[in-house]
Amino acid sequence: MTTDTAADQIVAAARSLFGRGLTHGSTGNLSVRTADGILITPTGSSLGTVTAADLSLIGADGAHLDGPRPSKEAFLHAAVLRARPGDGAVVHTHSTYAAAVSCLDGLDPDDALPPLTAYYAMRIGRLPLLPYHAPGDASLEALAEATARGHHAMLLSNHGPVVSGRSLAAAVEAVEELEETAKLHLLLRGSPTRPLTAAQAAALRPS
Ligand SMILES: O=C(O)[C@@H](O)C(=O)COP(=O)(O)O
Ligand SMILES: [Zn+2]
Repeated sequence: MTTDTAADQIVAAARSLFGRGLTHGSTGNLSVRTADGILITPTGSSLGTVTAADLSLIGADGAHLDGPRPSKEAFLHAAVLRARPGDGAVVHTHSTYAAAVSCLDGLDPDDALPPLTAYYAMRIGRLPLLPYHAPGDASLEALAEATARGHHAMLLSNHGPVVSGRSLAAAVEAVEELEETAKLHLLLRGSPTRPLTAAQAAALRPS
């Protein structure tokens, strides 16, 4: 993909996420793999106002190549894209319900949300929970890369989701599904629930 196309996609997705309240303030970051490297949102920018000219280019190793200073999570985006050569984009948000789930005690570190619906099982599958690290702490890199080899979505403890997709549209769609399922999960807390069985979920899970 060319840098121009990737930039247009990032700006459109950023506006869409911000406009619907899936990011706020200067939280969240987006990246797309291009012919030249990985195009990523700059650090400290609002996804509501970021422009194509503001975007930053990093290498596959996460090193800054061009443009303004990249997101402090550039290392995480690069790690996920190295682990998943079939994926072309990564989305990180602090979307409210997913972030709320990431703060719950007693989560299953292998799968932080139950497969409440078939659509969630299809779009997310399992959701590993990564231990708390401060934002931008590159010591998370190796674990994130290893986890991403088997999962396209993960939840950062006390933080939010990181989701990749074949395209930016697919990654955004998966983040939306994760957010809605986190909301369902919190709405249902305290009510007897009947998630999909392990076999039903496994039959639908993405690779
Ligand atoms: O939570 C954080 O600080 C980051 O993970 C984040 O969401 C925004 O950081 P930048 O992309 O560096 O602005
Ligand atoms: Zn963040």
